[in-house]
Amino acid sequence: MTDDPQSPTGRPVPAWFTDAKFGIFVHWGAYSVPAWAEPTGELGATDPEVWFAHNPYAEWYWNTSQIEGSPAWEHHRAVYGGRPYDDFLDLWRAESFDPGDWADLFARAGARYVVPTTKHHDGIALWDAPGTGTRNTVHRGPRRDLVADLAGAVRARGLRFGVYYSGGLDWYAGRRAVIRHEDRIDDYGRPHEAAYAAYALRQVRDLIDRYRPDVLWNDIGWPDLGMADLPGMFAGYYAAVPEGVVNDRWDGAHADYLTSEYQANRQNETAAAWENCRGVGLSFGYNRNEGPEDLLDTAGAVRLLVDVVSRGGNLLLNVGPKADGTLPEEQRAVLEGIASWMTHHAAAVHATRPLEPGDAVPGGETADGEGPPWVRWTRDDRHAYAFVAGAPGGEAVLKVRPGLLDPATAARLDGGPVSAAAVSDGVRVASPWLDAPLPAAVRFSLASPG
Ligand SMILES: C[C@@H]1N[C@H](CN)[C@@H](O)[C@H](O)[C@@H]1O
Repeated sequence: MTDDPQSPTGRPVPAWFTDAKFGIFVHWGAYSVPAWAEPTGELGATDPEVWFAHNPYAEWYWNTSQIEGSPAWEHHRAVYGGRPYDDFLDLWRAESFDPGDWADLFARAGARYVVPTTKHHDGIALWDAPGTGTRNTVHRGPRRDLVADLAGAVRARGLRFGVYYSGGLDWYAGRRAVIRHEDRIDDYGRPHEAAYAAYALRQVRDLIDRYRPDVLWNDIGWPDLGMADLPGMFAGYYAAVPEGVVNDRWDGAHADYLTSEYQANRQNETAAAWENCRGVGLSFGYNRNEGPEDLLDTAGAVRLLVDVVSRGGNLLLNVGPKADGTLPEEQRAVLEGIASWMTHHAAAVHATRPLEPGDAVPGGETADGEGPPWVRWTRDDRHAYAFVAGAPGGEAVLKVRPGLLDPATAARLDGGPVSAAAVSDGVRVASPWLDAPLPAAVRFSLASPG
């Protein structure tokens, strides 16, 4: 990267983050035992009136299964006899958890950072968190410090390690009110008591002290009575982790970068530094009810990654491990597919940036960007990369600003044949690889590097 974007609060965003382009989110918890939700749809594209009673997020099982008459409520009574949610902590064994295997796969897939849940809304900590007594995975269930285990494996492979923390909801230490509608989340759901604010602050500070996380990924905001603590906490964080980055879900207190989630908060995707997060499927926690129709396939995941990167963002793609610690085969297959694709195209993704406005038309013959063919662009200091998919007959005319590309240098497609010829409004490219659903990156030299 030659120009580090300024964050929304003016602090230069560390280059490692804006160069990373791709991270892996991991939602793993007691909710991974029932692993049950209705795959109703994507956040931001699903009727909020039905969202909570038919929540596709399996990690919301505690809440959803308490909404009388909801399918999750019926399921919990039919299968578990309405037993207490905390039984799932003791049923969570993680007996097949192999953090090295996860980290190997994430690294091969081209991810540069990994962000696991350390405490989700159910309040169950994946480390020996202060204030939790034995209600954590060190003393019950897995009987392991899962945060430390994954941090070690990820960092041993040169990836950065961040932590997800649910500051705004904690159905154990905070409020245990069932949330039935978005409008009620502040009234019923989010704890604002001073005791909880101190509890959450102590836990985030413990995460910083123990693991030096490269990303502080808070969710659902921060308790009102704890807002005054945040400037000092952030200062302590940056002193401990000078290249650390903080997301934007602290009720406006601070942000190094902005986030969107599935289709929600997409307006944030114009920031200097931003990140879209979503699951491989419709849930972050593993949902046994998801079928192929609910999941991204490899081409869909790669197109999402390339589209996000072409617009200057990072993709934080979530996997939801099963309770035993294995990654669901269908989710693993997507990461393996991305890994295979990255062997030819990583250079066109990592440490790139968008083309300047007007340098190229994203969508080939059609300006809406959806083709056919499907076209997206990235660039680095010396090259422009055209990602092309679905080009009929493997041919496409890429509309680019005259003078952008160096006509004297042949186009390249790593691992595959490609030909290119200048035409009146751009360049015509041809390769059998360009007709596939999976995008292929054609590399051009820039007429004016830099
Ligand atoms: C990354 C996601 N964030 C939402 C809140 N928008 C959470 O409610 C959800 O469970 C998941 O952690």
